[in-house]
Formats: sequence, structure tokens, C-alpha cells
Amino acid sequence: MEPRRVTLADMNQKFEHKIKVLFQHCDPAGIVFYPRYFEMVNQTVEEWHEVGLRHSFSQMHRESGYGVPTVSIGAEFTAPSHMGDVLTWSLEVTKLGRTSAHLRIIAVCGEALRMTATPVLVSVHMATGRPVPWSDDIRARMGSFLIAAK
Ligand SMILES: CC(C)(COP(=O)(O)OP(=O)(O)OC[C@H]1O[C@@H](n2cnc3c(N)ncnc32)[C@H](O)[C@@H]1OP(=O)(O)O)[C@@H](O)C(=O)NCCC(=O)NCCSC(=O)c1cc(O)c2ccccc2c1O
Repeated sequence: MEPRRVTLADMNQKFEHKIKVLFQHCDPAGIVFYPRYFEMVNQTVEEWHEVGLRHSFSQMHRESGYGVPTVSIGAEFTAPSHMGDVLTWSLEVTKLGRTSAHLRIIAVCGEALRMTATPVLVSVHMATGRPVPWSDDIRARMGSFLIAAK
């Protein structure tokens, strides 16, 4: 069957979830330590797979036999976060390649931007560690989070 094309009407979805900043995330200065932000970025990617793409990480790794390592990541820390802050994380796809997906993930607290991460994930076959094209199904689901070129 011909894979369904992603149309403009399908695009521009944004995945959102919230993470409360806990004591375990903070350094002695009382602000979120940057490796913890990267864990939250990872958590956002996992939640997106589970809820947004309806293809959980356990399904992907244990049943489908592929993974999505990060080949590149940019990060900008705009303002500090403190214990008790509730961060709203949102994720969009900025580019969908043959085997790669470029993401923009931002964390805000209320209206205030705290961090922006721009990871590039690559679909790899777990047994070989080599890139494999996205399946038509996952490509179509990821396509709905693709932001239209401005
Ligand atoms: C990932 C690799 C196997 C890719 O190998 P290679 O670069 O040789 O492949 P290609 O040249 O064919 O390129 C494939 C594809 O990637 C794009 N690309 C390659 N390099 C870059 C780059 N620097 N920036 C942007 N894009 C790049 C290229 O354009 C191709 O795209 P197409 O769409 O055109 O097909 C190999 O690079 C590799 O194995 N790298 C090491 C990966 C790694 O170890 N990362 C750190 C650890 S990963 C990790 O800890 C991790 C754990 C998790 O639990 C995660 C959970 C959720 C998300 C991420 C997780 C995660 O990253």
C-alpha cells in the first residue's frame, strides 16, 4: 500500500508535558544542574514516543529492534530553574530526513523560557548499530509534529 503523504493539515502539532523541578535536580547553588536538563530532554523524547507517537521506547527497543541515539545536540540555557518550578516541555520536529529527525525542545516556566535543546535523532537497527530509514508508519506519525517552513 502507498504510504500516506503528510499534508499541511496534519502538521504543526506540538507535544507538551510537565516536569516539576525536585531537590534531586538541583546543585548546591539551588538551580537545575545542566546534566539534569539533558535527562529531562531525554524524558521528553521518551514521553513523545509513548504518548505522541504511540510507540513506546520499550516497544521500539524490545519488539521493533531499533533505537534512536542522538547524533548531535545543541543547547541554550536562558534562565535558571529552581526547586518547585513546574517546567512545561514542548517538542516539535524541524526536519525529518531519511533516517534522522531534527527536534526543537523548549522548557518554559510560566511565560519564561528556561532552555532550548536541538537534538538530532537517528533511527538505528539495534543489532548492527547502523542507520535505517524510518518506517512509513513512524514517519507519518512524526510528520504531524513537523513545523511548516516559515
Ligand atoms: C547514529 C550513527 C549510527 C550514524 O552513523 P553515520 O553518521 O555513519 O550515518 P550516516 O552518515 O548514514 O547519517 C545518518 C543520518 O544522520 C545524519 N547525521 C549524521 N551526523 C550528523 C550530525 N553530526 N548532525 C546532524 N545530522 C547528522 C545524516 O545526515 C543522516 O540523516 P538522513 O536523514 O539524511 O538519513 C552514528 O553517528 C553513531 O553511532 N553515533 C553515536 C551515537 C551515540 O552514541 N550518541 C550518544 C549516546 S545516545 C544515548 O545515550 C541515548 C540514550 C537514550 O536512552 C535516548 C533516549 C531517547 C532519545 C535519545 C537517546 C539517546 O541519545
